[in-house]
Amino acid sequence: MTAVFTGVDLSRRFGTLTALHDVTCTVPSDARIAVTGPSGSGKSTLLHLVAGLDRPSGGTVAWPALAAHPRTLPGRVGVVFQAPSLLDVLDVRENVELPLLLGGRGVGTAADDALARLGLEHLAERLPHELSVGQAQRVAVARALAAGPQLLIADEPTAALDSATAAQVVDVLIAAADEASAALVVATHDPDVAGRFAERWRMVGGRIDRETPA
Ligand SMILES: Nc1ncnc2c1ncn2[C@@H]1O[C@H](COP(=O)(O)OP(=O)(O)OP(=O)(O)O)[C@@H](O)[C@H]1O
Repeated sequence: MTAVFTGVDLSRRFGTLTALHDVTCTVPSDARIAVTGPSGSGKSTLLHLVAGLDRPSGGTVAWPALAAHPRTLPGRVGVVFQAPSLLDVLDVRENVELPLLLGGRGVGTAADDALARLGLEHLAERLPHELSVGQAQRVAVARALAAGPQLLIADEPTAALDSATAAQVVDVLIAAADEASAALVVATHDPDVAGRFAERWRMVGGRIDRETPA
């Protein structure tokens, strides 16, 4: 199966600090991977490289199954962050449409389809401050899905949520990845969330110490 991402000997330095050391990893196109590890171990740094949001200081990155140059990745890679990061002045539908518009793509029904997939169509005209934290995070998942990504990346998507809502958001991420046949990579501190994923990469000091075989 062609990988959606391959990284070989990746390092990332910030000034004198080396946040990632010689990481080699592959994300298969049907991946369900949890990235765990203590604060500061390099989870976000690695996810940003996988998402094409940042470039390595050393090593090589490629997205074989996406046949994409990093500049064209936004349509193929959906990203969910710790906070929903919705724009306050836009309603839910407009927030979900925004990446499509910024990417120069037609919107069509993509935003409404993504909202419907997450059971959020009734919230389409609400403003972000009218949502619960869990609803807002599900809208952020819909926004990540709207462009039909083949790789879905979530960086601590449940950190701000209680455990019941966190479980719901993980359900939604897994179901969305299943439905879109997308790879899913989730960074998390939460052992319950990590336990939902067959493959786990534990990061320690900027290196992957695999808990489960790749
Ligand atoms: N833009 C940056 N500039 C300087 N240092 C950075 C930057 N981004 C990350 N770092 C440092 O790199 C290291 C790894 O950070 P990273 O955010 O990847 O860890 P993490 O495992 O995701 O942590 P957390 O669980 O707290 O989110 C940390 O020491 C962090 O301070």
